[in-house]
Amino acid sequence: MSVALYWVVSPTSELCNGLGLLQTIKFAGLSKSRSLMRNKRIKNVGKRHKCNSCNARADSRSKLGRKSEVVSRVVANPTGELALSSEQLVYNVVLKQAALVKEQIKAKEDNEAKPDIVLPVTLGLLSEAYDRCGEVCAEYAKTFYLGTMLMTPERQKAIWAIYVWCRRTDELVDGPNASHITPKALDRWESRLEDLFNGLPFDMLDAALSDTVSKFPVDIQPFKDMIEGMRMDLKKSRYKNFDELYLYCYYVAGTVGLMSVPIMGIDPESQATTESVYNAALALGIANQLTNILRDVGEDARRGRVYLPQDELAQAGLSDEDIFSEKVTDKWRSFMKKQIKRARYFFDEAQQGVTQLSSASRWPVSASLLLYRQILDEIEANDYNNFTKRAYVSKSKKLVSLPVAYAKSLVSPSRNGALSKAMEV
Ligand SMILES: CC(C)=CCC/C(C)=C/CC/C(C)=C/CC/C(C)=C/[C@@H]1[C@@H](COP(=O)(O)OP(=O)(O)O)[C@]1(C)CC/C=C(\C)CC/C=C(\C)CCC=C(C)C
Ligand SMILES: [Mn+2]
Repeated sequence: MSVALYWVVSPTSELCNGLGLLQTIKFAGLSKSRSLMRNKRIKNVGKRHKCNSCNARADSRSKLGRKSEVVSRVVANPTGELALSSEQLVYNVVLKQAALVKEQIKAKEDNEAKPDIVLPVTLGLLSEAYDRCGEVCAEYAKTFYLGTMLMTPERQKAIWAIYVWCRRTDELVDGPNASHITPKALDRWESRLEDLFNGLPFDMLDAALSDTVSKFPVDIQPFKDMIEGMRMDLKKSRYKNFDELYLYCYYVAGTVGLMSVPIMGIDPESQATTESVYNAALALGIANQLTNILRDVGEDARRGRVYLPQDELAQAGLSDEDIFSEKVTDKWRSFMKKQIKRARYFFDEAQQGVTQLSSASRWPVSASLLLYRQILDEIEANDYNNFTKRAYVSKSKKLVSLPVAYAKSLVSPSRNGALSKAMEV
């Protein structure tokens, strides 16, 4: 009982080390202040992308603005009921987050913003909480932490707080105590999330996020959806098709993109719509997660998990047994080539959005995109043996990528008018 309870309270012991009794202190009264985000028009966009390897489900999110297309994405499930496709479900969250940004700016323009009510007693603890988030980030994601150094202190702290919450959430199902995690524990984690969005954080790290969501226009839905992804991981180990996999990738990684953009900010010179930038952010999460899945095929299979779409495996003449046998055959190579092509397609979608971000946020995003994308090259270099060889990007390649990413991050949206236009058409 104590172990289970501990994990409900404190999902990652490493993350909470040193917090001691402070974990049970509640930080009440953190106010909801109105945001700093600039206004971005939300326009329907209707670009149709052609990606041969992706079939219908890997379409660009940015195409989905028109009502007729929305309707076409309502599909019948086996019981004959009409259901939304994963893409449409996810797209609704994108619209909601983009609208929230617009609403916050309007409130600011109309002077409806509520003043900050921060109790003096919480200030010191809050700054300690953010410092701890920074430490965790530095420990778990060194390159990314380095990238946050260019951001303004407000943005830097906020992104650390989000990183820590995501890491703790992932550790619930992926960490050393994962076997103790039940759906009930995830429900408890979700009610803590609701509390912290209402200004009632449970522990110090929650307090940092509570403060962050009171300052930036971050919607709760992507956070709830990440927890939903963890629920999915508890009960599901196979994905019928790419539609099912897409939803999982959105839950566990696309959500990160949606959480991060309101913090990172969009460049004031950007001509792209808010929605298209969020679509690019979503695409980066999907691309990262697809890459993660392709890298970890063998490791996941040894845990009884196959994240690859079952229908596509069958079409390639492959089954779970071929994966468990860990043999790299021509069938496997050709199947993998298609999966890699799809992941690259999502990276390309994301790439377009990076230049639209505020200048100081471009470098960490560009670096993470370049580094994660190279894992796909490494899978190819390993002759598609992702059963027994782990594809990784060497330190020297990482070192080369950082200045490359930096150079790319210097390109501002104004010098990239054609790209902004391409994102809108
Ligand atoms: C600059 C940057 C990368 C910012 C994101 C910061 C942030 C809040 C990260 C949280 C990441 C996290 C801990 C997620 C929990 C779920 C998880 C672990 C997802 C996997 C990440 C890779 O981790 P790892 O290789 O350690 O995986 P293992 O657990 O070891 O298997 C994911 C594959 C996905 C994470 C998703 C992103 C980093 C998406 C980032 C997207 C943006 C920042 C949007 C950028 C905006 C535009 C317009 C392109
Ligand atoms: Mn993980």
